Amino acid sequence: MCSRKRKVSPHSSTNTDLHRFFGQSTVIKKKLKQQLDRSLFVYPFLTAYPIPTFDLSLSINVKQQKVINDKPQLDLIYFKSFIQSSTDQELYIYLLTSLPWYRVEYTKENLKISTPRYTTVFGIDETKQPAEVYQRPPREIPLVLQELKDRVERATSATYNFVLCNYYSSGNDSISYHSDDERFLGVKPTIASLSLGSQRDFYMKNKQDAKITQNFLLESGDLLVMRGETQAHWLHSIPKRTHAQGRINVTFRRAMIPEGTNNYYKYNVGDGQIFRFLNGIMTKYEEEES
Ligand SMILES: O=C(O)CCC(=O)C(=O)O
Ligand SMILES: [Fe+2]
Repeated sequence: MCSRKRKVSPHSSTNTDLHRFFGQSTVIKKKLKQQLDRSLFVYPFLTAYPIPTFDLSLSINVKQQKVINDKPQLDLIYFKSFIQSSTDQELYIYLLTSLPWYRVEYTKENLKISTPRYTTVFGIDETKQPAEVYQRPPREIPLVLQELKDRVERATSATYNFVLCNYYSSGNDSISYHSDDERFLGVKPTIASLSLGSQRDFYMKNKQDAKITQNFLLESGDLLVMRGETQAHWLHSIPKRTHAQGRINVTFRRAMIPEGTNNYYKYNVGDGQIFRFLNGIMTKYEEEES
């Protein structure tokens, strides 16, 4: 653990830290300047992400889709290999090595909770308040994730304003049974969830009757869409496993009010340590001595 605590001043110091960490890309700086000037976002590091060497648009596959709605209040669409091989692997590596990751800790009912996976998040709720209204500054969605969001929107006939990412570094990383049914998502939210990297079990169970289940083995490139009554009546989880390699999950959601922005940055960025995946290992970004 890092003995020095970074100062909690996300509107200024986090930005400075990230900027120092990523460096500035002069190549795409000019190209994006106009876009940034118009941006609502305080977080300015859209320019810091590398230009991808792959073309997502060439590898989107919506042919293998299946609606699953044969159980009480379950309403899913499962797109097998939504991103085809080998672009799924390139996207996995790109996200793993380009995004800032966090291992969030928070207190709930006087208990210290350590989130058992790496997380990061981008986006802003529908109301698009000025950055200072929020508890933490919203971050503009990196271009690759914007392109992906656009493709997922077309495939699922829904729109999203948030991209949440989870990185499960091993079988010990997990997400326990929960539903994404927060009030700020509105009624019957559509949540689209893309899997990249190693396969993992995805378990679902009905809230009223836990014997009613729906399980998947999610593989790289698969897109699972949960919609309609699903969040209200079902729980989902990624259980721990003895053996599993790295997996990234990217979820697309639509938050209606500022509470959603505050919630997502609190639980997916927090105030903590920045990690980056460098030379094959998750590396802590240590603050420089001042
Ligand atoms: O990793 C996954 O497939 C699920 C992630 C999830 O349920 C969540 O972030 O709310
Ligand atoms: Fe979830």
